[in-house]
Amino acid sequence: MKIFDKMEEHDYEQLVFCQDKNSGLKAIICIHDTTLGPALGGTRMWNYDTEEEAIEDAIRLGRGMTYKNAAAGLNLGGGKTVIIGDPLKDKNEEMFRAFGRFIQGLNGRYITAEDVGTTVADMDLIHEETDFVTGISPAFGSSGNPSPVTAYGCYIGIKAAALEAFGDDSLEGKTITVQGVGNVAYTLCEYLHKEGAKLIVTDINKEAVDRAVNDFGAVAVEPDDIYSQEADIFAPCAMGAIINDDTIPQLKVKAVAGSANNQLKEERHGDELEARGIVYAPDFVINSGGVINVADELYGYNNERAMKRVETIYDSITRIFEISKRDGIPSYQAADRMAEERIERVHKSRSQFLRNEHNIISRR
Ligand SMILES: NC(=O)c1ccc[n+]([C@@H]2O[C@H](COP(=O)([O-])OP(=O)(O)OC[C@H]3O[C@@H](n4cnc5c(N)ncnc54)[C@H](O)[C@@H]3O)[C@@H](O)[C@H]2O)c1
Ligand SMILES: CC(C)C[C@H](N)C(=O)O
Repeated sequence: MKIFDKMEEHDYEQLVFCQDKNSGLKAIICIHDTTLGPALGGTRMWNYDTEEEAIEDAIRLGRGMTYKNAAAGLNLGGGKTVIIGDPLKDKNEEMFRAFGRFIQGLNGRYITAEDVGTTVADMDLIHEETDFVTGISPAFGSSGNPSPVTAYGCYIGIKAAALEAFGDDSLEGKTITVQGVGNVAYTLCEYLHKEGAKLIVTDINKEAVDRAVNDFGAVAVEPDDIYSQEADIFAPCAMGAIINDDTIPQLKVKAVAGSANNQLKEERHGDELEARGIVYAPDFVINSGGVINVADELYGYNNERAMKRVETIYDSITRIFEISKRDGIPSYQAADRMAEERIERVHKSRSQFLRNEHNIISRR
């Protein structure tokens, strides 16, 4: 892999490779863009088959955080970490503390939080070594696990997508397919079930499926069968790149709206959804509840303030559909445009010289 070519392609600022033989830590921190502020993005722990796959994931996810944070109106840039390893077998205290020390070494250019495979307990270990971590235990005055808040944001984003697709944002009686019933999607299913939606779920983890079947009366299907179900809305809540050449022709839904990052395998798959009249709620906007919540910690966490901001996801998604229609572009492009324009505007206003840096975020 030609790493500098990759970095130039989307103008990545920095890739940091972290290795600690003692604990087995192998981590890649990707800092994509810090125009708006320090790069905030979670840490994913995953058993990648190859190092190339891990690097690809880190950079795709890091760039997604730049767009997510910008679109959410946060004064934060974008970055992400991947740790190579099996989250069920390879974790230890020393690993997360070693990782925390690497983060500390970046002196605030990167702030972490949870992602797939990491937990509040892992963040607490990182916090032993650095303050540049969010989503730590509420006992520290922090916001804790971001997943339930991501789920809430996703729920109201699905309602905004339903308004666009069906002319009514009620989910009562709608059939919704949910791919992956993990941390985010379990709580999402709870909201959907309460509103009277019918759920069809899948997961590679049987226990997760059983829980959704028992708790919400969901119908379970095999992982490969989730795309072809007769349903109204598809909510991808597992891994990325699931909207692709194989899956699009199988879809019978009117909308795709879920929490997974990087849902479109390639941008052209967003064009394909548009061409088929399938409403697509851009992933980095609908799933921004978690980062909005953890980012609030940087000002001294206030749940009410954070939730108010999470609720703006409904209007953001609605606005994206408006821009999409106004400018004749697919929704994924409208979302990109919204984020890029904000970064550009802030960049221009910061070109004035200012002696003391008023905008540096104060830490707890
Ligand atoms: N946790 C958050 O706050 C947050 C915020 C924003 C975005 N996201 C994104 O949302 C998605 C879910 O995050 P999470 O925190 O719930 O993760 P999680 O690991 O708790 O849940 C993911 C679930 O997907 C299942 N899964 C994996 N591959 C699958 C497949 N091929 N088919 C079916 N199921 C599969 C896993 O078994 C797991 O139960 C991820 O893409 C994540 O990046 C999460
Ligand atoms: C900062 C975190 C809450 C990041 C989250 N995993 C996301 O992808 O948005």
